[in-house]
Amino acid sequence: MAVSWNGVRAVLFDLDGTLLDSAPDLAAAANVLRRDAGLDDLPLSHYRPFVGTGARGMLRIALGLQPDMPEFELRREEFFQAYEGLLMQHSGLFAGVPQLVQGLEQQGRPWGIVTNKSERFTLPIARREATLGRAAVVVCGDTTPHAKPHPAPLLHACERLGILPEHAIYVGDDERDMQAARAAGMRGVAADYGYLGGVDSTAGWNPDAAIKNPLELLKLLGMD
Ligand SMILES: O=C(O)COP(=O)(O)O
Ligand SMILES: [Mg+2]
Repeated sequence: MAVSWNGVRAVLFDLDGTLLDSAPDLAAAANVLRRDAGLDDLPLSHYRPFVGTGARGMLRIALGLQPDMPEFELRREEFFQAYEGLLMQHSGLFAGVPQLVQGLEQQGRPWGIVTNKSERFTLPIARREATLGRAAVVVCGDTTPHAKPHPAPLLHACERLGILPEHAIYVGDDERDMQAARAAGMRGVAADYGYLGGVDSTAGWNPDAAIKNPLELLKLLGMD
């Protein structure tokens, strides 16, 4: 049965790979650790598909580290410190994002951010990036006791907005985002232009829809 896009009162977005192209700064932070280890930089294309997996993915690509290795915690904190110094140096909104959120605002549909990125990074980014600062709600990986794919962050965002999950949609660029949406009882939209965790197609995630660029969401909602 075709999914209906009627009754969408609010739109929640993932951050990395959906609203914000943060890969350049995350890759640069990972390369700081490589240089400290006497290794050459890796190109952005090596890191980009795995940005959605946060520090874990970046440390695996940069240094071959796994979370159960003794060095992991120390290197992760070094990575966080390097990233904290970069945050919005080369990161920026994906093309069309400012127009997309403006379109939603003009229709009186509140929008928010639900990310697995921790508050330590997300809140300074939202303060520095004026468009992101207009989000009606920001829920980070450490705001609730569970991160995505658990539905808790999405349910928390709905509660803060005072809407039911069935009246919201979630847009994200990782399978985990579609799982979280489903578990929360929300419709899920795959951002095919994002990082995708190394897959070529999002079809296998069974999203309710997929968009090739941010502005396609307005078309989907019948607002272009
Ligand atoms: O930093 C992460 O773990 C990924 O962040 P995201 O949920 O905004 O894609
Ligand atoms: Mg993402």
